[in-house]
Amino acid sequence: MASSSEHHHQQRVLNAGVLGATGTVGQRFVVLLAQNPAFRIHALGASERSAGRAYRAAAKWKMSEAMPAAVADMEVRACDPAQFGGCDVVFSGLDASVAGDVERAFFEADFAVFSNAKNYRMDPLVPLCVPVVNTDHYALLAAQRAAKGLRRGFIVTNSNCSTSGLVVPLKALQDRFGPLRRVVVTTLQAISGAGYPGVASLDILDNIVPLISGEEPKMEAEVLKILGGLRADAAGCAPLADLRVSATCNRVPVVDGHTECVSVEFAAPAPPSIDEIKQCLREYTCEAQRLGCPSAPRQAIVVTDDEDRPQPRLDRNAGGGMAVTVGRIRPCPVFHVKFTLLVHNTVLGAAGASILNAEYAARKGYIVAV
Ligand SMILES: NC(=O)C1=CN([C@@H]2O[C@H](COP(=O)(O)OP(=O)(O)OC[C@H]3O[C@@H](n4cnc5c(N)ncnc54)[C@H](OP(=O)(O)O)[C@@H]3O)[C@@H](O)[C@H]2O)C=CC1
Ligand SMILES: N[C@@H](CC(=O)OP(=O)(O)O)C(=O)O
Repeated sequence: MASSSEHHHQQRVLNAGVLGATGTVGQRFVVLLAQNPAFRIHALGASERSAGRAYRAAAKWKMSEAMPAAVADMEVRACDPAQFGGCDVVFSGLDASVAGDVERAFFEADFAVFSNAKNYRMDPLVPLCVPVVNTDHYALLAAQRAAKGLRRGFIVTNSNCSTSGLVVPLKALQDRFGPLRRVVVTTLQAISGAGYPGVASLDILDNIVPLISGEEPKMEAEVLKILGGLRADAAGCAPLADLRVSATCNRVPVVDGHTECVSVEFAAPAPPSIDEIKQCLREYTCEAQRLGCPSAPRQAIVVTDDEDRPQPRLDRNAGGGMAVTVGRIRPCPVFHVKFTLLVHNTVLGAAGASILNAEYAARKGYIVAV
């Protein structure tokens, strides 16, 4: 479905709407979009509690960057498609309790929707897209539009934030060394992953909480969809059937950046060496980089040989938060290899991924002018 007018789409500044603009992911969208020359923030939406108020008053601003001047006095709108006319793309950082209905209203009203919420991730006609991994899943959009009778509208989702870090090195290994058989992952997830106000300080300070409700089954299922392919007619997904994933998720007292301890078994009986694995991860590239999308990291996977890295405070902003840092790559006495990775949960894990998804979609001609 790539259009011959890719160049034209690439040049046009896109009007962006942000749903859930006052929340943790929404604020990250606002910061990233304000510094991205490919987008202009056109409309901000949130709940009825915020609608009608100036953004500076409605958002409890938690970003370390200043609130962009261009949005401070914008009036927050209700999340109603009728109030988002003129938006070429709509980004959603909506709470999952409302995202299902609100996002459906937007794509059925023919908006191009890029969502962070879990509601549509496992729909077989919806690309669950980590933009440095599986942009080939955009081929589903033709069938999605046909099924809904849409001309411009569609929905593309991001993965869960922990999933987004995990699949990047797994994709590199799968592409180079063939199928994986088993993956065991233990996460150490930042507080910002729970949104605002999130976990009570008395629960998380001086503590670790060994439960993030619903997180483990989401990770286990999403990895199979993302690393899988599409049906031959591109009218549905074909998740991996032979990979088994086990996830254990913990909340730790870190503000931003999810750390994950990963063990991998390859299907091939003779596994690659540790040096071959490091080289494979260093050399990994993706289509969004090749297309020159502005938010694509120069290096998708940063491999560190420092024995005590990655660390959230030191490494979460690698590649502007769009790179995954992988360290402690060593043999595993149970599986074949184990390593520790770090992903910025609100950048590659959320808003940054949506924005790169939209840059990719624009370059490939999927975004139809209003
Ligand atoms: N935080 C992270 O690292 C990640 C989050 N996600 C997902 O992204 C989404 C947003 O998460 P997060 O930013 O952390 O959550 P927050 O709780 O911080 O923000 C939620 C947003 O949803 C809005 N909202 C709530 N109820 C309604 C409603 N009835 N109608 C319209 N808007 C409403 C809020 O507006 P108001 O201020 O007016 O209440 C706010 O803007 C969730 O689905 C989450 O699962 C995905 C990956 C990572
Ligand atoms: N649950 C994740 C963030 C999140 O909201 O994920 P999801 O969109 O899959 O519910 C965390 O707490 O770190």
